[in-house]
Amino acid sequence: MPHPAPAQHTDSTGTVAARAVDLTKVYGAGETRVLALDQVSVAFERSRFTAIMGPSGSGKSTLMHCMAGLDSISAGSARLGETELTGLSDSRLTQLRRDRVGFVFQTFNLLPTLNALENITLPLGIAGRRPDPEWLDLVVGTVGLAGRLKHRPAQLSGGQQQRVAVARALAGRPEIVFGDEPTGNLDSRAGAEILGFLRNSVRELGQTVVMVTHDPVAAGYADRVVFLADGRLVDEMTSPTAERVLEHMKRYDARGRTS
Ligand SMILES: Nc1ncnc2c1ncn2[C@@H]1O[C@H](COP(=O)(O)OP(=O)(O)OP(=O)(O)O)[C@@H](O)[C@H]1O
Repeated sequence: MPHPAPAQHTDSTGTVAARAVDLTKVYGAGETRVLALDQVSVAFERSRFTAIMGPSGSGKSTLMHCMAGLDSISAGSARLGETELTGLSDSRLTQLRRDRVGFVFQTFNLLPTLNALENITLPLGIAGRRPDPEWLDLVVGTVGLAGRLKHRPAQLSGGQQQRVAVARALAGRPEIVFGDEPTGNLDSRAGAEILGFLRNSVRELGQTVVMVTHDPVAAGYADRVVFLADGRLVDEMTSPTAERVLEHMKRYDARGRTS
């Protein structure tokens, strides 16, 4: 049974979890100026799994960081639900990330002295929130950690540690989960498991996931892939497969070299 997504903070259409309009990000100035994002407009729909792909330096992480309130915006708009991120103070951004966004990074970032369950619920505790036991059970079941909640990180494999990180990201039932190469440190089997859990969190729990990846196999788990090149959104694909994504990358690469 799909679990309804959180209803608060909806976009005016109700179906968009986050939206960029003409989002521009410039790093540095003068000779060191880099236009990392050049008027990117994109919407990330609720209860969908979107992958962001593109060559190295194309702006994938910058887009994620701007949409997640981890980095400032130079021009244009980035919205999480109905909240415009431009102009929010650092403390409001911190609060927004803590209360409304989940993160999964390449490194697991678990506290070694805490067991799996304590790691999963730590951010909620910091935010002064109590975990919803029913939701927590669903999340722990979804990532297959039920038998390992008392284990410390050192007693878990890399894949299991990343499952803890995924459960931690989902524990507060965030409006959106951002993943930055979440399988980058895992072998292909553990990576496939994590991607399966992320997909299940969307299909079965109604969560919204946006993931930056280089890997066409990882992108094949998504419902939709958006492609960046040179800081611009250049293409997108729905219902991707690893083969189609790879084919697209080769075609784009060939065009890039010949133009
Ligand atoms: N803090 C920063 N200061 C200056 N330039 C930056 C900074 N962060 C990113 N850039 C530049 O912005 C551009 C986009 O970088 P970004 O990391 O978003 O690309 P990416 O597609 O995520 O790359 P990769 O796949 O290699 O991680 C690059 O030219 C990069 O060098």
